[in-house]
Amino acid sequence: MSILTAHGGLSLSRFLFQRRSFADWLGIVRSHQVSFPDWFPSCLFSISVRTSGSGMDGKRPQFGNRHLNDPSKVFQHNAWDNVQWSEEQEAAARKKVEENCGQPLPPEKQEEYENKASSFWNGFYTVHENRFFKDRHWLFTEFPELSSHSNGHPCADSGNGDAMKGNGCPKQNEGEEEGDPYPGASATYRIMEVGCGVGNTVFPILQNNIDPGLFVYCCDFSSTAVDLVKSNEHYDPSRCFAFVHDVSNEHCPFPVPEHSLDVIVLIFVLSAICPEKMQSVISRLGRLLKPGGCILLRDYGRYDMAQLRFKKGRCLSQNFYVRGDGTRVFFFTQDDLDTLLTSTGLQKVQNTVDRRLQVNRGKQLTMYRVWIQCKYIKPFSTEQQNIV
Ligand SMILES: C[S@@+](CC[C@H](N)C(=O)[O-])C[C@H]1O[C@@H](n2cnc3c(N)ncnc32)[C@H](O)[C@@H]1O
Repeated sequence: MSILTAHGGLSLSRFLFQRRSFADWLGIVRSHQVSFPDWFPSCLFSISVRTSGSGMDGKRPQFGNRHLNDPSKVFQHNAWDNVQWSEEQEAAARKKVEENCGQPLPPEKQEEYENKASSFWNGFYTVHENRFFKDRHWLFTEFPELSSHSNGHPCADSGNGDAMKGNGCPKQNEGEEEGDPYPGASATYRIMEVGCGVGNTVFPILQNNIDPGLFVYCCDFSSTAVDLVKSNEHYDPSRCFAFVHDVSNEHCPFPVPEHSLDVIVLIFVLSAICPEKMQSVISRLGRLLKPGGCILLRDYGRYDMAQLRFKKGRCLSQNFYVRGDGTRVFFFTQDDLDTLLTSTGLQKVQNTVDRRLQVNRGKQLTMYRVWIQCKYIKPFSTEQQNIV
C-alpha cells in the first residue's frame, strides 16, 4: 500500500521533510557529534532495518522484508521496504528534477570538476577521515559472493590471464611476494573493490571471509582514502592490496591481469564518475573478470531523496550533480545500469530497485530513498562473451 495514501495531496517537499527540513535533520545529527556525507545514510539506514528473518548467517534477512501496510504505523519502525510511489509522487519528483536541472553549469565548470575530481575527494577524506566508518554486514546477505566461496556462488575459479604492462601510472609492486607476478597471484579467490573509500566494504570482507585462498584488492583515486585504508589496524598486506587508481583513466593499468578476478564490487562509486566515462569503466572492469566472475553494484536510484534536495545551480548534466564539496553524483534508472553492464557482454543475475522509506521517529521525519542493486556475471562460453 502506498504511504502517499495517508498523506493525500501534500506537496512532495513537505511530504519528504515533514515538520523539519533536511538541514534541520542534518543539524540534529551533527549536534550529536555524528558527521556524515550525504551518501552515508544509505549505509546507515540499510543496517538499521535488519532485525529478523534468516540470511546467510541465519540472522540477517535480505532487504525488502518490512512492508508498511498501515500508514498510521509509519513511525513504529526506522524504515520500510518496497514502498510504492503513487503517480502524483513520481510526477512531483520529475518536476523537481526538471527544475533543479533546468540550467546545467557551463562547460568550463564541468571540466574543472572533472579535472580536479580526485582532489575534491581528497578534500572530502581530509575533512571526514574515517569517522563515518560503519559496520556493513548486510553485504554478506545481499552479496553472498563476498563470503567464503566454499558455500557455492555463481563466480568462477580459474585462469590468470596475461601479465599487464606498466606505463608511468602510480607504481604498484608493493605487496608482491617474491616470485609472484602480481600481488595475490597465488590466491584462489580474488575480490576487487573499486572506489573503496576508507574501506567500509573491504574490512568487513577481510574479517568475515576466512577462506585462506582469498585475496582482496581495493583502489580509489583519492590517495588520502587509500592512505587511510593502509593505516587501518586491520589492513593486512598478506591478504589485501590497496592502491591508488583512477578507474576512468584508460591509460593506467591495473595491478592484476585480465581474467583474474572472481568479484568486482562497486558501492556508490559509478555514480561518482562522469556519465560519458561510465561505459569504458565498466568495459575495463569486465575484462578483469574471470569467466563466471561477477560485478556487484549498489548505487543511487533516480529520484532518491538526495537528488530531489539539490538546489538549482548544482546540476552538471541530466541527473548528474555536484555537491557543495565538489564531489559529484549521478542518479540511475535500472535501465541505465542494465545497458551499461550488458553492453560489455555481462549477463544479468539481479537488477532490483530498493525503494525505502526511512523514518526519523524522534523528529517524525519521513525520507524516501531509492537505491539500485545489481549483480551481473561474465558468461563462461566464448560465444556469449561477445564484447568483454
Ligand atoms: C560515495 S564514495 C563511496 C566509497 C565506498 N565505496 C563506500 O561505499 O564507502 C565514492 C568513492 O569513489 C571514489 N572514486 C570516484 N571516482 C573514482 C575514479 N574515477 N576512480 C577511482 N575511485 C573513484 C571516490 O574517491 C570515493 O572514495
